[in-house]
Amino acid sequence: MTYTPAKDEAACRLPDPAQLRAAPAPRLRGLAAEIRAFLIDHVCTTGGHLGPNLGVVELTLALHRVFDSPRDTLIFDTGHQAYVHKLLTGRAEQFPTLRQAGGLSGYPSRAESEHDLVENSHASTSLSYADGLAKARQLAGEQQQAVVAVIGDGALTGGMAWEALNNLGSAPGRPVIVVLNDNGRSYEPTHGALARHLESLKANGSVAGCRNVFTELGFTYFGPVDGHSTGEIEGVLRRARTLNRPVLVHVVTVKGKGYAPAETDDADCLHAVGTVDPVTGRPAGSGAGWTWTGVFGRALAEVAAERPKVVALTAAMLRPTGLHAMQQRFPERVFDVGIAEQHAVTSAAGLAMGGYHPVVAIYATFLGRAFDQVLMDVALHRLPVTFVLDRAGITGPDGPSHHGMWDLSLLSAVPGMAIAAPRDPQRVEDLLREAVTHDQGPTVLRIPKAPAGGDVAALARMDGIDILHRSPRRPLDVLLVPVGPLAQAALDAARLLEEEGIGVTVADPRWVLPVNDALPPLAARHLLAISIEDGVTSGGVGWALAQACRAHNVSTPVVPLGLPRSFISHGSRTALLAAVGLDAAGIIRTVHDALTGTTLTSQETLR
Ligand SMILES: Cc1ncc(C[n+]2csc(CCOP(=O)(O)OP(=O)(O)O)c2C)c(N)n1
Ligand SMILES: CC(=O)[C@@H](O)[C@H](O)COP(=O)(O)O
Ligand SMILES: [Mg+2]
Repeated sequence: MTYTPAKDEAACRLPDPAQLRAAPAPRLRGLAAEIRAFLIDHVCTTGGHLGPNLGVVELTLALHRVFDSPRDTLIFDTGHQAYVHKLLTGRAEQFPTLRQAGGLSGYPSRAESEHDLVENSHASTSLSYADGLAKARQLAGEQQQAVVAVIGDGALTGGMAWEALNNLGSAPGRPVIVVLNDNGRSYEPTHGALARHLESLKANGSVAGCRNVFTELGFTYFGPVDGHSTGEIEGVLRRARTLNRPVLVHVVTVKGKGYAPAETDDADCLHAVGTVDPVTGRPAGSGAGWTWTGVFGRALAEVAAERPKVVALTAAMLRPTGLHAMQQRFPERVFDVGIAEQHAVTSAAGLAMGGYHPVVAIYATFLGRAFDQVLMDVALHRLPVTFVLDRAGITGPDGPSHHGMWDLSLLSAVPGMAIAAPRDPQRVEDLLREAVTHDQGPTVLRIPKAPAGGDVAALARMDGIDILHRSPRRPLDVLLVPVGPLAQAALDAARLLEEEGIGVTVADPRWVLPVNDALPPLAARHLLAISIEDGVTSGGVGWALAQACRAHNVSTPVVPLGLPRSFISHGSRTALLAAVGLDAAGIIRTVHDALTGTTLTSQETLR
């Protein structure tokens, strides 16, 4: 189907769940077409998860016709494919605000609707929620209220999903309906033995009594079901509901269904788009230049060409984490393990034990689920594994469970872990090279979701610390210690503060944790030190710097400027950073506030 603009909004006056359940079957095909046109219209403008949602139109219609949400519970794994669910639960008018500050979340949101349950956008959790809810229903004697979890074939490659299947299948008296939305892809086509098994099930068609991995675990299996026939899905779901036991319904869909630019997109079926031309599906604006991801991917491919022992791992996010360039040149040295971050980390530990230097490319937020593996499988053995954490810091439109804001705090506690934060493209390459030559333990590089910007040259290097700015003929009033890309905001603030007569030194430690021993003595020469980090302050770089100053008997006050210990909603990265003072204006405010508490006595000028 080629794109044709949606009919007027009135045509999309969508039924509420009760009206939908009462709608005659012939109305459904037209309704699906209206919903598809609505999705293309809106998501091409606002950005969002276009491909996944186009693939679940009929499935979601069937779910809301068979089950009585919210009395029956519908759980969407990862939640990126819940737009149709939102349209069918009264939120169509809010779609122009999708993923914008104060607007509709791109994921289920309990504040938005009683029909939404799980807000976490981390994959592979839905079946565990379903297990818990089913137990709660059983204890409360409410098993007539259905528990339904929709999980993608990609999310099903996550270990948690199998931990849950193991539990769900062991309780025949505890009904749960698992709907496997199998479109054969995460971003890329799904890899591995499970994908092969699902392909065989699809190839063999629906065979009564067929045995498969799900039946062996205690589930009644229905499938493969045509995921674009609302009637067929409805019929199977109604049968599944009557069984009152664990059931898995294997629904086969097409990611991006009904929109040729998505269906034919080899990279990821327009999994997540910015603003795009609805006719072509291509980005509307001109290329925004290099991203940090692109800079890393280019540097890694070069390093891999020079160092044959460097290998790379991804958890089903090859292109989003920048590994595509290396994979094109050295396919045998890049491993996509599926949405399996814990496995990725410990497999990397195995590769390191085997004499290689793995680079694990992963979003900062997703490393959280593999913290034990980082700590006990890598660091305990002091293995040379490099973690490149993309989307570190505030990411923006994906909201609370996507901001990469806890990595510095979590990893600061890992013995032997060295953490670098490149401030610009050149430092990405420099620090990556330093990291892959470090063989005394694990290393981390963290980079944000943002345009990469230009290089920021150092005036001097002092014991590994890059001095980016100093104020000649000014007292040494304030030392600014930015982490990574916030160096630019620190420099902008320094220049404005200097005009006020305040002497500012900007020092980029490059390796931010553990704290460089040269930093406390540098702080000692200033009235005030302020760390500036795109991560929670608790347990972050600022705290570590303050602790290091105390350990060096340095009395200079340290003010940690960073993110609050809270879940930060969706919005633009720039606006969210400014809202917490992580921009030049916020840094200046922090300096003013701190200095009003400190009398400027130092007359020393940096020579
Ligand atoms: C723990 C975790 N790792 C990675 C991601 C990034 N991610 C979001 S959606 C997605 C692919 C999901 O594939 P699938 O479950 O098949 O859903 P589909 O998009 O195909 O509908 C990935 C890898 C995530 N959300 N959570
Ligand atoms: C749902 C999910 O986890 C991903 O699709 C994520 O939304 C992608 O984020 P980026 O757009 O930053 O790659
Ligand atoms: Mg999929």
